[in-house]
Formats: sequence, structure tokens, C-alpha cells
Amino acid sequence: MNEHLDPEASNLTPTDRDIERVLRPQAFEDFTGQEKVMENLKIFVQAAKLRGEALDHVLLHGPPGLGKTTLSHIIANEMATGIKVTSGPVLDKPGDLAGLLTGLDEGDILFIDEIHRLSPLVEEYLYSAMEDFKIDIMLETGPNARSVQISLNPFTLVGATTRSGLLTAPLRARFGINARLAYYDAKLLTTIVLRSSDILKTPISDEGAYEIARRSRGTPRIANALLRRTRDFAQIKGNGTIDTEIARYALNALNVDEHGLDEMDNKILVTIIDKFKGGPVGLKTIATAVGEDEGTIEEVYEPFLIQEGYIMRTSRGREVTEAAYKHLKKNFPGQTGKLF
Ligand SMILES: Nc1ncnc2c1ncn2[C@@H]1O[C@H](COP(=O)(O)OP(=O)(O)OP(=O)(O)O)[C@@H](O)[C@H]1O
Ligand SMILES: [Mg+2]
Repeated sequence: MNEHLDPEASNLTPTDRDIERVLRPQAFEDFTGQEKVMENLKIFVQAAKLRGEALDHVLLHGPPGLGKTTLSHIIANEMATGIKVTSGPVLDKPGDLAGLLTGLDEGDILFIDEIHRLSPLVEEYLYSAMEDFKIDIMLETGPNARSVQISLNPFTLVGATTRSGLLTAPLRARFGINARLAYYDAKLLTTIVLRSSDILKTPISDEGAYEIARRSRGTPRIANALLRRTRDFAQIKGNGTIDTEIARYALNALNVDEHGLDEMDNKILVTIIDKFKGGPVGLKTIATAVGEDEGTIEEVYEPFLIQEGYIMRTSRGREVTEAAYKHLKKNFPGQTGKLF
């Protein structure tokens, strides 16, 4: 996976991580886009505050880098409550979860990232906590072992996932608020790039910001990462200001193509065309052929390629479209041979 797609990658310098933190919006008003989702969330937050209650449990889903973690912190800020952060794979056993739950103050947020990766045992334990704010805990072990039920402070679970399809129905049903984040259009991303360059005190033209935005795979995290790298090019190869020319130069050097597809996006398209006659071909086969993890292709690459109209999902597998052939400057075999 490209470095700019994965901020948690270990090759990211501490500076990069600090910058990501600085750029992260803190309040509703700094958060650009996702209008429908935000409109509703604002109402739910306001209503919960008015009643002095904990906000209903929130499920945030969508591809990486669209703002799930950011939103969970914003919700805590707007509710003026504490937030505890954990993730599915980290919660090994119900005891780990019990420790976190009993430590929550009234109205606090428990953020569970990658909630689709909870173990079934932990997940089941979560049900009564979410529903009745009650959990059973084991006292002592051996012959004296007994379980007692204890009450929790009312809290809000915010779960985030890139794979909502993997959530079990009972878990999904326990979220009162279900928000799906969508890819951002170039206009919204331009606003985000301009805001970020302002925070980073990097001079940038509107056109330069747009050039970065439209080539960021609809993803704020990628837009911010490309902005930082473009800033380097502007400082070393230019006069410090990001304009269209330096943005183009930088993005080409970073192997981001004219339509914002990166190397892996293109590799996937080329592979389906050259090795599998344009498809249909199964996901697993594609994954093996391009040397990338199946899940990563399904949650990171494919959704964008589908949204941009380069790939179709059919019952028999993935197929590339005419647009993909055009994009790669290859002849589309579709018209010949077919008789309709
Ligand atoms: N709506 C937005 N407005 C401005 N900046 C945003 C927005 N959404 C995300 N960002 C920026 O993008 C970065 C990545 O967002 P975030 O970490 O919240 O994504 P995520 O959905 O949690 O991704 P992952 O699935 O990989 O955990 C943030 O640091 C933030 O700076
Ligand atoms: Mg996240």
C-alpha cells in the first residue's frame, strides 16, 4: 500500500503524525462535507444535550481516511464529554472491555475503531452494555467464582468500520445512529486543502489546491498527505508557493495520475484487462495477481474504482468498463464481436 494511503504505517515520521493531528478538525464547524450525515448528527447531539442524556450509539462506516476517527472526537468535543479510544483487535477478552466500560463517566464516549474485528465473545459482552448499560463481571475464580451484574454510567459507543458488511446483525441493530461517510468531491477537498495549507502556513493558489484535491481519490487524508509532499516540492523546486504547475510536477513525481489513480489502482485495472480479458474475474484472483491483500483491495481500492466508473461488480466477479480502457489508452474490445 502506498505510504500516503496509510497514516498508521510505521514509516511515517513523528512529524507526519503530528501534522495529521494538527490538521484534524475539532468541531462540527471545521468539518467539511458529508452534509446529510452532519445535519442529522448535529440535531441528535443538540437534542441529547438538551435532555441531558448520553447520545445514542453511533456507527460510522466508509472507506479509510474519510473522517471516522475525526468525527468520533468531534462528537466528544461537541457533547463536552470524555472519550476513551480502543479498537476491535485490541480487545482480547471481555475483561478488557469491562475495565474500559466501568471507567466511563456519565455521557462519555467509548470509541471502538475497526469494530468489525471484535472477537465474538467480546461482541456478545457488549450487547447488554449497549442496551441496558449493565454488564456481568466474574468475582473470584475457582469454586468461589460467581458473577454479579453491575450498572454502568450511560455512555455512547461510537464504532467505526471500513467493512460494515462484516458486522453481525445483532451488533448493527444496537446502533441508533448509522452514518455512512462517502467520498468527497473535488470542490469539498479543495476547501479542505485550503484550510490545511492555512494551518501549515503554506502559500497556495486556488488552482493549485484544486489540482491536489481532484487527484486525491476523494479522500481528505490523501489530500492532506499530497499537500504536505507538494509543499516539499514547492520549497525545494519552486519558490515556496504551491501553484498549478508545481502541484502537477509534484503529483507526477509521486505517481498520482491525471485522474487521481495511484499505482495500485492502475495495476488493478491493467491486470484485469491484460491477464483476464477485462473480466469478470474474482477478487481473490485479482489480489493474487497484483500481490495485494484481498481485504485491502475490497475496502480501499475497489470502492473508488467503482464510484469513478472504472470497475463493475457483477455476480460473476469484477469487470472493467470502457472508461478503464480509455483511461489506460487501450482499445475497448466491447463493440466488436457483440451483436446488439
Ligand atoms: N471532513 C473533513 N474535513 C477536514 N479534514 C478532514 C475531514 N475528514 C477527514 N479529514 C482529515 O483526514 C484525516 C483522516 O481522517 P480520519 O483519520 O478521521 O479517517 P478515518 O475515516 O478514521 O480513516 P481510517 O478508516 O483509516 O481509520 C484527518 O486527520 C483529518 O485531518
Ligand atoms: Mg480512523
